[in-house]
Amino acid sequence: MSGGPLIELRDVTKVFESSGRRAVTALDGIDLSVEAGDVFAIIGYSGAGKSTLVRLINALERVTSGQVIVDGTDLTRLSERKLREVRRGIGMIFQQFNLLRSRTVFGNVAYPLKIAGWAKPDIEKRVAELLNFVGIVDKAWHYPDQLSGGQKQRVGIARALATNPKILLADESTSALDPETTSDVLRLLKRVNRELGVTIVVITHEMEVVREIADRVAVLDSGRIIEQGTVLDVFADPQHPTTRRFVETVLRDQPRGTNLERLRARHRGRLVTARVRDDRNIGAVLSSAQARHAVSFEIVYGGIKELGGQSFGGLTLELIGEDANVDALVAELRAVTDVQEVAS
Ligand SMILES: Nc1ncnc2c1ncn2[C@@H]1O[C@H](COP(=O)(O)OP(=O)(O)OP(=O)(O)O)[C@@H](O)[C@H]1O
Repeated sequence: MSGGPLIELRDVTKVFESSGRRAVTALDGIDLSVEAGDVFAIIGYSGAGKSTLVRLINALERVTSGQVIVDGTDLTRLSERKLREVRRGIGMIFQQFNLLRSRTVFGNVAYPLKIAGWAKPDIEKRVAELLNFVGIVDKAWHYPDQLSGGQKQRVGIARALATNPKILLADESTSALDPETTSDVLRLLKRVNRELGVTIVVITHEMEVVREIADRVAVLDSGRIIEQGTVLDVFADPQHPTTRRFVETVLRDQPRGTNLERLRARHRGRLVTARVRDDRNIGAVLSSAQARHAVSFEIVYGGIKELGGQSFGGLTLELIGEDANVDALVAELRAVTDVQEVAS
């Protein structure tokens, strides 16, 4: 095994061709590295290519060009038989849980161990351990239909971990759950990562999921990665408009629609939104605004969230003063952070 990333995609393209129809380029020149121990999120809108990307990582689909390297092995060169082995090293959980309805919780978690040929006493011990880890020991003899969504996903996680995979792929694994249950399941996944050392790839269309669980994130748009980096950096400085829209769904720091109309009606001064971040001291600039520029300000809108021990968000300010003075203050703010005019 090399010391490189655990999952690596190099210039991967996937084109779906079907006779009589136009070819669809689902993925186009994807470069991606997931380090061992990471929680890596891939976020994108419907149709961006997320499911296709997952299916390439667990070798359910083959690339059109490029390479997919998992744990040092180039999947694009392997026979179908060898691919089955690789798949065994990758656990997967799904939006609709995909449990076997005719089997109990115990039976569902035991299933992959039976397939792998484990002996009965070993299976019993392992299943008990897993149910304990995910916190549903008391439901061992229940059937999936008797469980809540969150409990079903716990069973899904236990089953996915049964054979000790290094990698867990979570495809929209919380999209069918309410926000509170989503947080519970994400906390469990975080424990899977931290306590069991499992590398997790999370596929989602929700930035809140990225914020709660991921270390790194790649933003997928029309089959391309438009932005990637640490979650902290992407939240602090989203570059691409699509990324900004995702970040905004969490921060809710920009006045829009009726909020904006109300602000406009009430505040006649110049409105700007300044990015807030611990290491960007807009407070110092603002506190001397009156003395140095003869500009007063009022905070009229804002949203700030905590992420990885840092604060992120935006504050919308009404700046009141002579135009030239306001310009000078805005220039000074721009020297320490990103400042956007609020569109009228
Ligand atoms: N087997 C297939 N044959 C033809 N086209 C496909 C196939 N699978 C996916 N596509 C197309 O590839 C593109 C990406 O689809 P994909 O399912 O990967 O997106 P997604 O981001 O997972 O979306 P969603 O969240 O809606 O599932 C879409 O245009 C889709 O229609």
